[in-house]
Parts: sequence; C-alpha cells; structure tokens
Amino acid sequence: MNVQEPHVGAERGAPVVRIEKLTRSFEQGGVTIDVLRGVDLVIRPGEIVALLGPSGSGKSTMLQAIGLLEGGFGGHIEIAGINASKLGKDERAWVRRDHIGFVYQFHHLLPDFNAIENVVLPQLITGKPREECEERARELLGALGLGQRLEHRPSKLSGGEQQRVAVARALANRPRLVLADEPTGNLDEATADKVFDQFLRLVRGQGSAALVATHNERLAQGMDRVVRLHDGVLQ
Ligand SMILES: Nc1ncnc2c1ncn2[C@@H]1O[C@H](COP(=O)(O)OP(=O)(O)OP(=O)(O)O)[C@@H](O)[C@H]1O
Repeated sequence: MNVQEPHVGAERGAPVVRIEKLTRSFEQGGVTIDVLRGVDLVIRPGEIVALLGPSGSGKSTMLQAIGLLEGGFGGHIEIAGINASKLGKDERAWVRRDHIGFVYQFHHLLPDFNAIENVVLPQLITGKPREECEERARELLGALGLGQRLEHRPSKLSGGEQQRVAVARALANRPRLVLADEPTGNLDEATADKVFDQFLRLVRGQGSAALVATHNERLAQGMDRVVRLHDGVLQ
C-alpha cells in the first residue's frame, strides 16, 4: 500500500457512525446463527456510547463491522460520512487509518518496540514527520502517567501500563472514532477504573467519538449514552 495515498473524502459534521439494518450470520457445523439481525445506530461527533449485551450477543462482531475489519455484513455502514459498505480492502484500510482508533481487551502492543515506538508507528504510516509523531507520543504517554516509561518494552510494563500504552496508540492520530472492546476487561477493578477514567478524559479532550463494548454497567453509566444488544438488535 502506498502510505501517502489520500484517504477517501470524509464529510465534516456528518455522523461519525451511521449503520442501518446491519446483519451478520455465521455458519458453524451446518447450523446458521443470525448474530446481528438488523442493527441501527447513529453516533454523533464527540459522542461516547457504551455497548452492553450478554456474552455472545454480538458486541465484538458489531465492532468488527464498524471498524471495517471483516467482510460478510449486510446493511449499510457509513463512517464519517463515507459509505463504507461497498469499499474494497485497501480503501477500508485507509478509512481505518485516517479515522478509527482501536483498543482491545489485550493490549496487542508490538513486543520488540518500546512504549514510545508503539505510539509513534501508527502515526508514521500517515506520513507525518518523525519528530511530530514523537512529540505527540510523549504528550499522550505523559498524560497517561507514563512519562518515566517511554523506553520500556511491553514485557517490562505492568498490565495497567501496557493498556495505557494501547490507549495512547489508539488516540495517536486523533481519530474521529475510537472503538474499544472491553478495554479494561483484563485489569483488576481499581486499575480498570483508573485506566478507564484516563481513557475517557483523553477521548473527550480531543473530541473523538467512541463506542465501548463492556460488561461493566458502572463504567457504562459514565458514558454519554448506553445501547444494549439483545436478540440481534439494539434496544
Ligand atoms: N468467525 C466466527 N465464526 C463462527 N461464529 C462466530 C464467529 N465470530 C463470532 N461468532 C459467533 O457469534 C456470536 C457473537 O460473538 P461475539 O464475539 O460478537 O459476542 P460478544 O457479545 O462480543 O461476546 P463476549 O461478551 O463474550 O465477548 C457468538 O455466538 C460467536 O460464537
């Protein structure tokens, strides 16, 4: 992929996410499971939405659709005003790179790179100069209390610190949308609360929208809106 390739034109002021009649079925052992049966959702710029639902209800599947990570979905998906339903693989990758940041339950940091390098790398692929990327990484890691851990590799960081680096990486390109799948699900309660507070503060501070899948009702109540996935639709 040409890293300088311009992204597919986004529309200012458009909803950050608009999905309509989103469907997804899986075939397993000759049985078809209709996981998403017509999900509608609009997320406005800067809005932080909690996605709740029982285990297996399709929260991760929904995030994969909105994150343009997988094919096989029915319905309409629009990200920042871009109709993503019909985009090819490369164009989907550009939309992701330019508009979406991801945080997962497990940090998925690159083990051979230190904290600052893990936050610099996703910025470099947008074509920004290295010094600018490093300054942004320092700013984010400092705000997350990791100013003294910049040179540490992931294996030398605690679970909470690793997850904070993952948060910094997701926010590094100031995405319009942050998708988080149980972002603190792997941490003890006190650490989870702290990391989640920092995550929310930074997301709000830079005006990104977010969709956060969680089982934690308490965390959900700290967000702007709660939607619940049940029987394949949002309630
Ligand atoms: N690639 C796949 N092939 C077959 N079935 C799948 C696949 N991915 C997901 N599923 C099924 O889709 C359903 C929804 O899974 P998903 O991981 O989206 O749920 P979830 O709400 O995120 O669950 P949890 O809260 O436990 O993480 C599950 O029944 C799962 O087995």
